[in-house]
Amino acid sequence: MRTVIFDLDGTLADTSRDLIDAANACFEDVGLGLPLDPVQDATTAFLGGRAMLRLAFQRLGVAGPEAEIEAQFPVFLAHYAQNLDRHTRMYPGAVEAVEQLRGAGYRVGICTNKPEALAEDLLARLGVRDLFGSLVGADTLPVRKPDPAPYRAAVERAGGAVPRSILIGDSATDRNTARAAGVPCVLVTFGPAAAEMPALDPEALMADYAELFDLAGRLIPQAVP
Ligand SMILES: O=C(O)COP(=O)(O)O
Ligand SMILES: [Mg+2]
Repeated sequence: MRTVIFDLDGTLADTSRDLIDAANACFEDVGLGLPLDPVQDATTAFLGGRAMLRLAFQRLGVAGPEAEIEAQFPVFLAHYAQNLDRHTRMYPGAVEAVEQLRGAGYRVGICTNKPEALAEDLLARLGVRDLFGSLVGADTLPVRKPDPAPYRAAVERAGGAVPRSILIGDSATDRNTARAAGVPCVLVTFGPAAAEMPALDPEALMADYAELFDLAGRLIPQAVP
């Protein structure tokens, strides 16, 4: 069974504004203003909560902030959990592309470094959870991307087999995950980190979801008769 696995943040959905607002809220709470810009810092948002907090502490001149980051991370998650879908939208054409793949018999799933419960909640709120046969998050297994184990779990839980699967993502983490799993990687170029994607040397770049069906057909090996 051919399978397409998707990253979530920056690949299926533009979550950047809600992520940045949640990170900023940690600092606003204690009178330190709003260190992150909702547009300029979108690339950092897609690298995850800790990356955003690290950038915010740097802007505030806090040196060596790792302990502060760990202390603020649960506060960030609590803010984010309350505001998952205020601005977040699926990227144009994503739902249609997934439906087209499903219609052609592909299995589809999600492998994200978001905590599983948050990802479940967000996908349900966006009305797309039922489109995906699997959802593996940062805490579903003891390891997260770029370890290949969550990717393999996402493929297998969707009913597929790793040798006939591909990963669609938006970051070096996704690229490294695909390489570790031995599968092709497609990196999207409609997001804020588009200029960085070619240097990651993916099997393909994708500027629009309308390209996905043909890419999947080309990159996933045909079944051996
Ligand atoms: O939250 C993160 O660290 C990134 O999430 P993603 O793996 O869905 O891009
Ligand atoms: Mg991502």
